Amino acid sequence: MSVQVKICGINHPDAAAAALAGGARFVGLVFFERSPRHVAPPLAAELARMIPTGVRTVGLFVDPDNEYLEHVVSQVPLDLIQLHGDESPARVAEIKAAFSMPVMKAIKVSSVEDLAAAEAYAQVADRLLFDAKPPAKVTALPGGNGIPFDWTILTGRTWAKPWMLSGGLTVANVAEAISISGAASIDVSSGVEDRPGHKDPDLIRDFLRAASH
Ligand SMILES: O=C(O)c1ccccc1NCC(=O)[C@H](O)[C@H](O)COP(=O)(O)O
Repeated sequence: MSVQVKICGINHPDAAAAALAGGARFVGLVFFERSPRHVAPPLAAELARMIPTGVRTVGLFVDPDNEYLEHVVSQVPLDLIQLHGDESPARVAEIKAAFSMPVMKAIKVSSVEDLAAAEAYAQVADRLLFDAKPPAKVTALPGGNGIPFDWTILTGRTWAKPWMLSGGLTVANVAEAISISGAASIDVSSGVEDRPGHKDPDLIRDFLRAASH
């Protein structure tokens, strides 16, 4: 079975085109103003209109309130809400019910102990995303930091819901990350950028090729 790839932080039509041409199955749009990948809803709607049926458009949010979620989903056709903040399992369930949309919850990992949190989220979310815990700096983003974690802690593990691997994946390490973790789906952002917030179409193409070998 081939690995499904999500290219996150798409903020330009050229990047969307490269992701689609290379066979990405998920395209992520970041709705977090502090991020260099943030897209305002009008541009996000334009990008989402490029995405064909069968490729899922994912909206990434960090501790959003319902008003902000409504502001975005009323303008941008999304298939999946990604929650990348400190949302509790109850808040995940509340968002899923309020917006009648599938939800993917990011679990921030630096050691095997952090995986315990996934059990509760697997009861309420539709998907899990294992991402590296951000650095302790106050200026650090909650994700998209290009930091890997120890993939061996995922070896042989199973959860009640489908899961993705992310955190510091690049063309150079993605095959090893898939082999060690056993991931069926993966997610990348900074590993396909030539500078923060700027996706490089060639890197997207090369990453998608490397992930499929
Ligand atoms: O990308 C961002 O700017 C971002 C901001 C706030 C929360 C999450 C964010 N990104 C998450 C992702 O793009 C990915 O899901 C994941 O963290 C992988 O990122 P990377 O390590 O850069 O490949």
